[in-house]
Amino acid sequence: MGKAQKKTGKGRLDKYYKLAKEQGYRARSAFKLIQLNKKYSFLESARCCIDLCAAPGGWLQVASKYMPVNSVIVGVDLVPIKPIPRVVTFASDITTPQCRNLIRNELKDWKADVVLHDGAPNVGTAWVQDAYSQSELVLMSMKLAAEFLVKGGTFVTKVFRSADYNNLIWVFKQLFGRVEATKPPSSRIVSAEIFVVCRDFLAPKQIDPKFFDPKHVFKDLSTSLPADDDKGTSSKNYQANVFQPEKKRRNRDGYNDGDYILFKKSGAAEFVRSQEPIAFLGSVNKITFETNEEKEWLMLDVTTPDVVANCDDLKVLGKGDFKTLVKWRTALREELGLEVKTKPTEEVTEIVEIVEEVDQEEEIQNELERLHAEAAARTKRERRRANEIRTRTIQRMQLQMTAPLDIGLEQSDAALRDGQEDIFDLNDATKLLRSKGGIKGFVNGEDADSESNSEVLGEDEDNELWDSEDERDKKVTELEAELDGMYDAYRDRLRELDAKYKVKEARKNNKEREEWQGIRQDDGDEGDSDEGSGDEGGYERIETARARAGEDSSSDESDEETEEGYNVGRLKRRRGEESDFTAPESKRARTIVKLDESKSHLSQVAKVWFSQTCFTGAEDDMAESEDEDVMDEDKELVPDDERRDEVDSSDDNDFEVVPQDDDDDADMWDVENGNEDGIRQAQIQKQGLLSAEAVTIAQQLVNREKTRTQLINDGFNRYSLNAKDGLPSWFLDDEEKHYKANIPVTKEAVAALRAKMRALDARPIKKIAEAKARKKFKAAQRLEKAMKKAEGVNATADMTEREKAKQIEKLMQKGMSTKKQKKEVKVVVAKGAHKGLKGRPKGIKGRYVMVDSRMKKEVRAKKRQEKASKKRKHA
Ligand SMILES: C[S@@+](CC[C@H](N)C(=O)[O-])C[C@H]1O[C@@H](n2cnc3c(N)ncnc32)[C@H](O)[C@@H]1O
Repeated sequence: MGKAQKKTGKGRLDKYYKLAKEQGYRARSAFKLIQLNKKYSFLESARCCIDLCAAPGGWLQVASKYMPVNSVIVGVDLVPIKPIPRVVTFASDITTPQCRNLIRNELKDWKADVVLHDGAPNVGTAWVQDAYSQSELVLMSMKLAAEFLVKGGTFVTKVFRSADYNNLIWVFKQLFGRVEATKPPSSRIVSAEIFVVCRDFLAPKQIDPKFFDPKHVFKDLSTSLPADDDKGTSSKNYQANVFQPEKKRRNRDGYNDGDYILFKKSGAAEFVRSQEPIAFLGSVNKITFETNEEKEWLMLDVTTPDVVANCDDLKVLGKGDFKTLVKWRTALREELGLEVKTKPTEEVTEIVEIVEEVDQEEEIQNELERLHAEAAARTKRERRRANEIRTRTIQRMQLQMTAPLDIGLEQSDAALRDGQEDIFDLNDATKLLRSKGGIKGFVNGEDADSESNSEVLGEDEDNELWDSEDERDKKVTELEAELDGMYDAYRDRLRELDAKYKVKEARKNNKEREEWQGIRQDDGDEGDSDEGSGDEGGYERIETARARAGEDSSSDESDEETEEGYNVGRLKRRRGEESDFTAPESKRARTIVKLDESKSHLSQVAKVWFSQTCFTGAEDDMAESEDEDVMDEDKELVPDDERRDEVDSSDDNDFEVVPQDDDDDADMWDVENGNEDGIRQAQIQKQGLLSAEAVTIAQQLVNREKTRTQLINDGFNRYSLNAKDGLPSWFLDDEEKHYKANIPVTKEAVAALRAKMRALDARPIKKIAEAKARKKFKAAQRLEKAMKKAEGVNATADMTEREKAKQIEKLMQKGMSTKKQKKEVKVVVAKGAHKGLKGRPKGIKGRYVMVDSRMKKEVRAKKRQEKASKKRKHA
């Protein structure tokens, strides 16, 4: 089939395709017959129809729909057609006598009113061949039509626009009174098909068999090259192929006769010697170098690799490539003496010079533009980077991860242009820091005018300062402590802002955070350091951490000790153990800040508010009263001597020390892990296994897929023996989250866990559970009351046993019944005897309510009417 555009892709599923689907037609082609019939109305009056090449049966469906009931419809195709009601189908080749016989058997001595033919040969070969076999098929269908059509009958056929078209039309006109070619709207424009409707079959008594012989009908068909008159148009087309290679050209008039092959190759010699090189380039697909002469040309300088590559596939070339080929042809022709240069050499040289000048200027211009573009891009990049840094810093500040001092250290404003001084130059800051002996000095502002000092101090002196190992370690320790402080402050802040985080922390059942507040208290001795810390975004905390690190480092001269002290301090802080801060030496104590607990419910803003001096007294009172409460509660739990200690400490510090067991290994991580294990165990006992990994392991144990020993062995992996000493808390927190063994989980485990969660979800919500509990409680109360009453009845002396039993039964029934006895309210309509009554109507006992005889709506409507009439009167 001739296809300028493939029917695949977007165009395939057009509106007719969708309509066909909607209306239950097997093929979109059904609409072609509908539209043809709309124009020529041949189906409505037909009683017998033969559809040649009918599969899948779209046209048959239309015929059966539009033709009168009880019509005879016969469909033939090479492929079987799925049954259609009222339609007879069979599979046969319409070009064979067997098909003719089948139709004859089916029709008996009937004649067809309409013969339809929508056949298309099974395509795939060259377009010209397709068109030819289509024409042949048309001729064959016409032969059948001539045999089976009734006089005056209609033959509808599809033909392709090709050289055979006119011959076919001529033949049709010999056999039919009226012949019209039409293209229904549903036929794709890109398709070369056209439908010919031949009406008024003449039914000649004898038809010359030559009419149906392709050799005769298409005998003009020449296998020679295109005719001369065609040559002009095709040559133009070929030229256009070169000048606008990107544009696809349609062959509306069909392809040239005899031009059978779509892929053409020609020798380079033909191109070089051709008088119409452009047309040549447009007509061939490939230029070959096969002869000896052509092979020699390949060796020439003018035949560049580009030229050779271009010759390989001309259909993919652009305009520039064609130019190269034409230039190459000219150069070759000059070399071969086929073409003589017309312009004098001097002139050419002159031109070349001019071209060079222009090129140089252009080059400079281009270079300048390139440099400009590069500079602009660089500036843009730098500005973007600066903005990013600024945004990040602001974000960090908002998260309270950055103390104002850090901004100065980090920021180097990339947006500043060359030569401009950056206030926060990192190098300057570092120098300044060094001169001040580290961040601590810088922050504390011990030496505000030390800029001059830094100038005075030479590089060597600086180095000397840093050379001291002790000093350096000290600084590192301080910095680390400071970072720890910042991290803790950040987490506090996070906890305060993020409810989920709070819940997570609570779930973890990890009390270290509260204890950490206790440390702050201890550490403080400063009284109200707590109030300020949160507001300053952890600044105080950082300061405290730094100070503590300073103390640690200063108290112990040796490096080892310093480190140890620092690490222990940090470990304790993490784990919330303050044995070295407030608790008695013999006892490891956990501090619970009572007043602060209440405060921790306040927002930071509220904390700032309450930190004002006017609240100090009130706060103390609150603390006292709260302490008393707590003391009352705890008196029962805590031994006397310990209580004394607590009272002492709480007097000073507003917190209570709850003693814990002695534990020499308090500082060891293992112990904490042990506690964690205990907590976890309790949690598992209470809630069951909560992770897919745990369920998998449990299942493996139960199914004896794994033994206990194997599990223990599995526990010793690369993640199990990591030293945690000396690592900052933020790092450990991160490790806890991400650095752990990846335990495989099974589908069954996940399913079991899901089922459990579903069961949990299915449980009633808290409110319902509460309501149920309330109900139960009330029922129990009622029963208790009834029992008491029954006891009273039983104790009464002036009642017979029988009366007592009756009474008790009644009482118990009342007490057991869950139904709430509603007091009945009688509705009394205020009409008749009850109209205008004041007080209880006669004969009504118990609770009652008087209602108006009219409905609310009626009363309102009445009022509305009255209002309207009043208005009318006023007007
Ligand atoms: C475009 S389809 C026809 C669609 C049909 N009018 C409809 O609406 O469903 C063309 C059909 O022609 C059939 N065909 C081609 N050559 C044939 C032949 N020699 N004999 C019978 N059928 C042929 C093909 O099998 C194909 O099903």
